[in-house]
Amino acid sequence: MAQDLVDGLLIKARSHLPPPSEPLGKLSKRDRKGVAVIKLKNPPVNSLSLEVLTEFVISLEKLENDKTFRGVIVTSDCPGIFSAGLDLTEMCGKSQAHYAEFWRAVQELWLRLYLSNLVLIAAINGVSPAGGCLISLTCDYRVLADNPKYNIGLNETLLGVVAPSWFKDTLVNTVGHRTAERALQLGLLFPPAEALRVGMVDQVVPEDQVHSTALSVMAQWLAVPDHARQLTKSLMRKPTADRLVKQRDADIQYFLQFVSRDSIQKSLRMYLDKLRQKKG
Ligand SMILES: CC/C=C\CC/C=C/CC(=O)SCCNC(=O)CCNC(=O)[C@H](O)C(C)(C)COP(=O)(O)OP(=O)(O)OC[C@H]1O[C@@H](n2cnc3c(N)ncnc32)[C@H](O)[C@@H]1OP(=O)(O)O
Repeated sequence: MAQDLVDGLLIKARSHLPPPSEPLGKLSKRDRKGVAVIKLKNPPVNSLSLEVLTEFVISLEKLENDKTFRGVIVTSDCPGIFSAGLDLTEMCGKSQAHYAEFWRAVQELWLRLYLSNLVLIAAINGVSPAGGCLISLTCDYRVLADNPKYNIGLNETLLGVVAPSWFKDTLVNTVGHRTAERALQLGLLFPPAEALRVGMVDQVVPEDQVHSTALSVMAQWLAVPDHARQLTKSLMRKPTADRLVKQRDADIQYFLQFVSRDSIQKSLRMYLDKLRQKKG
């Protein structure tokens, strides 16, 4: 991979794309050095299918192992949508083995992102419910485009499902217990100003400035020596991650039991039908 350019890794369903270079922002080449861009691209809504989750993990692993990279900007290639969250079709009418494989992939991505040695900045250029929000919450800093349609939050309860404890922990670690409790129980999706007020995002900027702001923020984070920053990040995050690591299999079993219930399957199907009927 080129060392001194902003590199784009398009994560796309059904293809393993080479990383195209992409001119981003107006920062100098020096500021961009060692920064990769992961653009989610799974139209129409960037749902996190098993394939997307797997490719995301592989891309991150490659970047972690390539010592020329120190930071990653996570963003979307789908206009107006950062990510619609976990692909609901992966959780409906499938086999137990499929649910287990899918949930392990969700866990793996979360662990990779949450404990990444790289600086991760989310450039949130669209709506970001549930799993989409979770991805951004694992980043070190979140920049959200100022568009009233770009809601962000963990809305699982509105689907009739429960955000797992590690989703909850990630939110609590970001916004605090009381805000998280209210947001989780009510399944709140926050518009940009509210998201900023409660600390769900760190900055709200005009839409055309999301990438340049993410690059500026990245430069600030990369000014800190990697070793000290990485150890500090680990100090802050490892206890949370360890809670999942210690009970990964039990967490998968719980997911299997939960998602296989007739009532949950019914809720998910009704929710998907509602989305599909919305069109007309
Ligand atoms: C023990 C633990 C147990 C369970 C934990 C489960 C955890 C789940 C976490 C999740 O992430 S669940 C997913 C939650 N996501 C959502 O609630 C978002 C749903 N989607 C939307 O609200 C909207 O689609 C949108 C605002 C993202 C975009 O709106 P718009 O641009 O108007 O697109 P459409 O709604 O027309 O959707 C186009 C197309 O995409 C399908 N779709 C949307 N979201 C998903 C999804 N998450 N998974 C799969 N498919 C999705 C939608 O049905 C449409 O399909 P068509 O066939 O009609 O084209």
